[in-house]
Amino acid sequence: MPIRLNATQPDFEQQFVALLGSKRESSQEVGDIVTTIIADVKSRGDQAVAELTNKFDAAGVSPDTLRFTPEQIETAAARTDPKVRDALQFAHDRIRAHHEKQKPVDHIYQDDLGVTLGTRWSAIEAVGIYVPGGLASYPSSVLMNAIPAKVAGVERIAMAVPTPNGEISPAILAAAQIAGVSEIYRIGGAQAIAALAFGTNCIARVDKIVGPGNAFVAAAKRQVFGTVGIDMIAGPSEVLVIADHTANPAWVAADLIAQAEHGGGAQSILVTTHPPLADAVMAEMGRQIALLPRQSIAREGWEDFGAILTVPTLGVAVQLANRIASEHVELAVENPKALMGDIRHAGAIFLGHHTPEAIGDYVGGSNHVLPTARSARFASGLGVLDFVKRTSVLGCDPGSLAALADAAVTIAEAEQLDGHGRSISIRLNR
Ligand SMILES: NC(=O)c1ccc[n+]([C@@H]2O[C@H](COP(=O)([O-])OP(=O)(O)OC[C@H]3O[C@@H](n4cnc5c(N)ncnc54)[C@H](O)[C@@H]3O)[C@@H](O)[C@H]2O)c1
Ligand SMILES: N[C@H](CO)Cc1c[nH]c[nH+]1
Ligand SMILES: [Zn+2]
Repeated sequence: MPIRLNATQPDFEQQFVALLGSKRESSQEVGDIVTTIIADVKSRGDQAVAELTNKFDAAGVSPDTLRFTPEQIETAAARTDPKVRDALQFAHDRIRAHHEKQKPVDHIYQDDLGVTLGTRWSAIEAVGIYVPGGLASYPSSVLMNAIPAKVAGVERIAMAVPTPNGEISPAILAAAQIAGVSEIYRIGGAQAIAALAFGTNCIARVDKIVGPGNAFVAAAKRQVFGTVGIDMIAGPSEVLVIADHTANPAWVAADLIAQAEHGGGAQSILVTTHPPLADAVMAEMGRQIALLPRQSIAREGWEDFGAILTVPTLGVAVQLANRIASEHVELAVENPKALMGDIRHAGAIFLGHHTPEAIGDYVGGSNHVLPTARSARFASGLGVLDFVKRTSVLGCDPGSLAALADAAVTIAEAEQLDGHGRSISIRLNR
C-alpha cells in the first residue's frame, strides 16, 4: 500500500524523513557491482562490453557488432510507422525551437581601468548520450539528449542504447535520424558508461556523458565523473503533485500512475490541502490501476513508492515540496502562477490542471532529462549549457597593467609567491 500521512499526526516528521530517504539514493550494493563492471571494461575493453551486454541484455552481440551499421539504422528507421515519425518530427521541432533560446552569447567588454574582460563559450567536442532501454523504450529521450547537443554545436555524438534480447524499437533509430545522430552502440548500463568514459577499440572515448537511466547507469555516471564530465544524476523518475480543492481526482491519479509506470524505483507523491481529494485520489488510483495489466510496472511503482500527504495549507505543501526537491512538480491548484515562485527546488514545474507531466515528456518543448533523488536542490535539467564550456578572457595594455599591478604584487607577497609578483613587476620595469 502507498504511504498516507497527515501533517498534523504526531509522528509526521519522522515518517516524512523516512519517505525522503526511501530508495532515492544509490545503494552500496549497486555501487559495488558497478565498480566491478567499470574495472572489467577498463581492462578488457570491447570483449568485456560484449560479454556484459550479453549477460544483462541477452543482446547476442560480439565485439565487432557493438555498433549499428548505417544500413541497419536506415532499415529500422524506414520501418517506423509514419505517424510515429511525424510525431517525433513535431516533438523535435518544438524541442529544438525552445533550446535555441538557451544558447549563451559571448561577452567582451573593457572596464573603467581599461582592462579587457570577457566570457567565451565553446562546444564540448565529443559527447556520449545514454538512452535508457531496459524496461521501456524511449525514443523521446533520444531527442531530449541529442537536440541540445546539436544546438550547442557538439561535433561528435555517440549514443548508447541497450537492446534487450537483441531488439530495438525502430522509433529509437528514427528519432536518432531525425536528430542527426549516426554513431549508435547497442550497449547499456554501467558497461556502456564505462566504454564511453574510457574508450575501447571500437568506441572512442568522449569528453562528457549525459542522459537518464536506472540505478546502475546513475551509479556508473557518478563513478566516472572526473574522467569525463556528466550532466547530473537523472535516475528513476519522480512526480510530486500539489493539489487543492479545485483538482480533479481522476486526472491527479492518472498523473501519479504515469510516473509509477517508469518502474524501477519511480516515485509518485500527492500533497493536498483538501482531505476529500486525498480519499478520492486513493479510490481513483485503485480503480485506474485495476484497469492496468496485472504485472504492470505502474502497479508495482505505486504500491512501493507512492505517498499521499494531507497538509493544512498550500504554504506547508510548498515547504514539503522544497524538501522533497522532486524531478517534476505539478501545481494542480486554483492559481498555479502565484504558487510557482515559492517552489525553489524542482527539476521542472507544470502549471495548472491542463498541464500533465507527460506533455513535458514528449512535446512541450522543455527537456525531460531532469535531476532526481533530491538533486534538484543543486542541479538543473538538461539543456544547451550542458554541452558548452565557459572560458574567461583577460587582456591588459601597459596602462591597465600598471593600474592593477600594486594590488596584485601585494597579494603575491602575502602568499609568499615572489615569482608571481616578479612576473608582473618585470613588465613595468619595477
Ligand atoms: N530522470 C529522467 O530524466 C529520466 C528520463 C527517462 C527515463 N528515466 C528513468 O530511466 C530508467 C530506465 O531504466 P531501465 O532499467 O528501463 O533502462 P536502463 O537502460 O537505464 O538500464 C538497463 C541496463 O541496466 C543494466 N542492469 C540491469 N540490471 C542489472 C544488474 N542486476 N546488474 C548490473 N546491471 C544491470 C543493464 O546493463 C541494462 O542494459 C527508469 O528508472 C526511468 O524512470 C529517467
Ligand atoms: N518522465 C520521464 C523522466 O522525465 C521521461 C519520459 C520519457 N518517456 C516517458 N517519460
Ligand atoms: Zn515519463
